[in-house]
Amino acid sequence: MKNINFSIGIIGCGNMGSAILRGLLSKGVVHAESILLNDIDKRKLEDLSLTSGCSKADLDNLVPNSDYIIIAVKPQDSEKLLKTIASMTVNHTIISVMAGITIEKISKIMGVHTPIVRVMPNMGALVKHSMTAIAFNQYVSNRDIVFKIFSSIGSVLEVEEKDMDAVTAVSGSGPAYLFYMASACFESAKKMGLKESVARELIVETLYGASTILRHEKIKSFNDLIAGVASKGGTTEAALNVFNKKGLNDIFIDALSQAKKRSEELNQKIV
Ligand SMILES: NC(=O)C1=CN([C@@H]2O[C@H](COP(=O)(O)OP(=O)(O)OC[C@H]3O[C@@H](n4cnc5c(N)ncnc54)[C@H](OP(=O)(O)O)[C@@H]3O)[C@@H](O)[C@H]2O)C=CC1
Ligand SMILES: O=C(O)[C@@H]1CCC=N1
Repeated sequence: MKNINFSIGIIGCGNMGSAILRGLLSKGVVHAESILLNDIDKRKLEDLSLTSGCSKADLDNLVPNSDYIIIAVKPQDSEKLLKTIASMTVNHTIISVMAGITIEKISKIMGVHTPIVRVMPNMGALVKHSMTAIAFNQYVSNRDIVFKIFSSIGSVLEVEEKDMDAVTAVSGSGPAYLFYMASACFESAKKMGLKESVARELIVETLYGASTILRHEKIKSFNDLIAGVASKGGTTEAALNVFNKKGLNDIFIDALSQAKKRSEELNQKIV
């Protein structure tokens, strides 16, 4: 990807902030010299700065020297931080990856005309396969740059901001649901006497194959894909009958709606 001349500050260099940083660098969206990093965990910051070649910066250095400021702290840590940087920003674009926190809440603190982008990536970012949903307010002038930034960690999709809590429940948290399923399959595989190494390889490669099919077969319904595996009177059907009898579908509906509700609650906790 062609390098474009702009600077980025990342505040919060944990799981997500560091995954975004790696994407930006590996795709050459910006050079390391154009990225400033900030985190209250000084050790984490030092390590990331050393391994990435990006400089650490205090907020009063990072903010004025960054065209785009990515906020990747936990939502619960955001209010004080936003208040601190509000007085230092002039025309900076604020990009929040925080679950729940609305553009309205951010602009209440930062100022109503602040360009704000609310983004929901996911942990696929670690392997450049994030699914990142993006919503803009009307003051963001260079949307292409925001798409470029997040294309460096995977796929991007513009959504309406009103859908962000549901998006968060589906794709933001989504990788964890699949890891949970992997873990449940792992436990049952061990119970059936399989060696851990064998069980893990079976599960990992099965998930990889299944998700590859999902990407290739975009027109097929999920039910048709299931039908392609479940032979009449066979083993898959026996397992699916248990899922249906125990209401696994309803469990998912309940779980994801709790995730969405939590996203809404996180927004209530600030200002
Ligand atoms: N993890 C994921 O899969 C996803 C996360 N997100 C969002 O990304 C954000 C970050 O999540 P994640 O990376 O998992 O969290 P992490 O806890 O891994 O990273 C957040 C980092 O920010 C630091 N921090 C806290 N307060 C401040 C502050 N005031 N100034 C600078 N740094 C600060 C934390 O330090 P300390 O640990 O010492 O508090 C920590 O190092 C969250 O808002 C989350 O909703 C969105 C999509 C997916
Ligand atoms: O669990 C969380 O709150 C964050 C947002 C989506 C994924 N991780």
